Amino acid sequence: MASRIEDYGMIGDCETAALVSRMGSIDWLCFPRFDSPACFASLLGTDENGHWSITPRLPVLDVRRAYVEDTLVLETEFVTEGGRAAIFDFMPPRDGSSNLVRIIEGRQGEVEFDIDLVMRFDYGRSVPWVTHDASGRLTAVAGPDRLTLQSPVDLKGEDFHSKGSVVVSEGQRIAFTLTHSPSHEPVPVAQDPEATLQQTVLFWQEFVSRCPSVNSYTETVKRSLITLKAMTYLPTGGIVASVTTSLPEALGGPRNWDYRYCWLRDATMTLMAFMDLGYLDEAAAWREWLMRAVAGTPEQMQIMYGVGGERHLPEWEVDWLAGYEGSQPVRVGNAAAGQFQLDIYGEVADALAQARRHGLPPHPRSASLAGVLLPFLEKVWREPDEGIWEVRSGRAHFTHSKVMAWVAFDRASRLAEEFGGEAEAVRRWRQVADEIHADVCSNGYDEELGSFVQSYGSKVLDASLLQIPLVGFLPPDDPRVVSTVEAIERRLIRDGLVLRYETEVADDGLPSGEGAFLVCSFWLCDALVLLGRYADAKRFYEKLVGLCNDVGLLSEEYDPVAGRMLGNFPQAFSHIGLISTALNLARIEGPAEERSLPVEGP
Ligand SMILES: OC[C@H]1O[C@H](O[C@H]2O[C@H](CO)[C@@H](O)[C@H](O)[C@H]2O)[C@H](O)[C@@H](O)[C@@H]1O
Repeated sequence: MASRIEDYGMIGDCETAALVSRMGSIDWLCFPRFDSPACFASLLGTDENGHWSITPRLPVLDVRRAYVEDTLVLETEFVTEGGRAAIFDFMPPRDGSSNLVRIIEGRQGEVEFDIDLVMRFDYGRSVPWVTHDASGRLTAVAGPDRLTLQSPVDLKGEDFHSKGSVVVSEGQRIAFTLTHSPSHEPVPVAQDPEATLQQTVLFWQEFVSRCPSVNSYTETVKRSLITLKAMTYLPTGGIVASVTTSLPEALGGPRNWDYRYCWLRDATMTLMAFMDLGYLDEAAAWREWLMRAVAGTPEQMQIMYGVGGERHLPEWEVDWLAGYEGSQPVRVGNAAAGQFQLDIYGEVADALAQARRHGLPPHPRSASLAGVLLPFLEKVWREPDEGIWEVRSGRAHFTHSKVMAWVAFDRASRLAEEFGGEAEAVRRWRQVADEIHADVCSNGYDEELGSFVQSYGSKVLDASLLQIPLVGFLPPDDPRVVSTVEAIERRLIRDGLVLRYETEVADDGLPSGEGAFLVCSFWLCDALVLLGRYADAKRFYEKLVGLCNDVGLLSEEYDPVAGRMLGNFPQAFSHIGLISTALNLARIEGPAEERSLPVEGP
């Protein structure tokens, strides 16, 4: 049975990731890529859908978890009546093969562990053929996939499970390596698990060593940085929004989506966080990914792609999985890939402009990309779209979308000005930006409410409007900004956290009700910083940090009444918020200040 979302820790190798429960069960793993079919899917079903547990036989008196310092190596220590032992779970950076390693370490007395390995390919459905050989190697094959387990413990087949037990004494270490390989290829040569542990620790520690100090927030920022890095697909530079699919935004409901893809919006925000911390290699790799992914005509540019740049991401329902705590359907693929969302042009323009300011040399294709995208956007910005929240109720004139279209032209004009572009480009793009600015100010602001609104003519508030001062559309002391922030504080804060909008009032095509979308609370903190309300922002930020689980991870949403995490986990958006608000509060190259470059006004 799946644990609470906050009871999971993530391990990964920058190509895929697994979730490990507090009780030592790996309940989610897709091999070989983030978006491959899961071979452990009990997170979204039952134990029979695949998992691998190594759990003390006696009642567990205490569990303590932490990542080995500055790494993604998860250490879970169990205390039982007879002793104390820990499990190190990790996925070594790939060196030709894809491995998951688990090392049990006896620390005091003796602890007996029960092992239950249930391999089910194809999202928990395909039962493989399992064979054991004399060397203690177990091999499972179904269709294109093969898993090979190097195990010092003899596992016996029982009802399509591989089971065994082992007693670990103080000072003893027992290692298991699970390797994925295509079933038609030779079985990869086994690696030394202790050596891969050292390599994995070094890989992460070297990565984190470049992180600057962010005052008292440094540890939180480092953990978020590692989490975001784990969501980057190393071979291509693509970045996934999360490593899971279909963890529900409301328990028992249908708001369950597949986030194992690369959204231009989520990825550019991740990129900003990387760049703000000085991680320019990741930014350069993503820019390469972007240029390959969007190559072609501007009409065909998508809002999201597969990690390799794939465009076809058909959404389908996995009807054999019961869903997390019965939340159905479980979806694979994402129909939002076919939506029109105006804001992505602004997100991409902003990220590319920031990349230049951070010292990245111009990309040989940047100018030609801008040369086709901006004229396209000039033609379409007046069209309705599905917006940042990817509504499934049809298109509208979302205020946030228009603001981000303004960002695209504003940044294009500034970039041309700063880096010696053509005077005609500076003038033309500024003119379109001014036109959009005027349109938003006359149609997106409701005098009666004293607030910008979700879409032209509506009375609905939306947390995305907090981006208005953050991207520099209007200065923070503009009365319309101040009153919009105050209106959001009055109407969208529920039980201390910010909703993205009221699902009871705004029709998004789905049944109403969801948790608080966490990145929105970080945006409010950022807006409060800009408004000069530092104490409020700091208090709020500390509350948000307090929502992280014991190993520093946040999901997409939170139910403050039930005190539970909701939505896909861990989610890039939430960790971007943890980083950028910390930077704002710490006043180290604050991205909120930096993104809101001075503007001429409406
Ligand atoms: O609310 C309906 C939509 O929900 C998902 O979108 C959300 O996640 C995206 C990835 O983090 C994010 O970019 C977007 O802003 C969020 O609203 C889902 O992916 C959509 O298919 C769905 O329509």
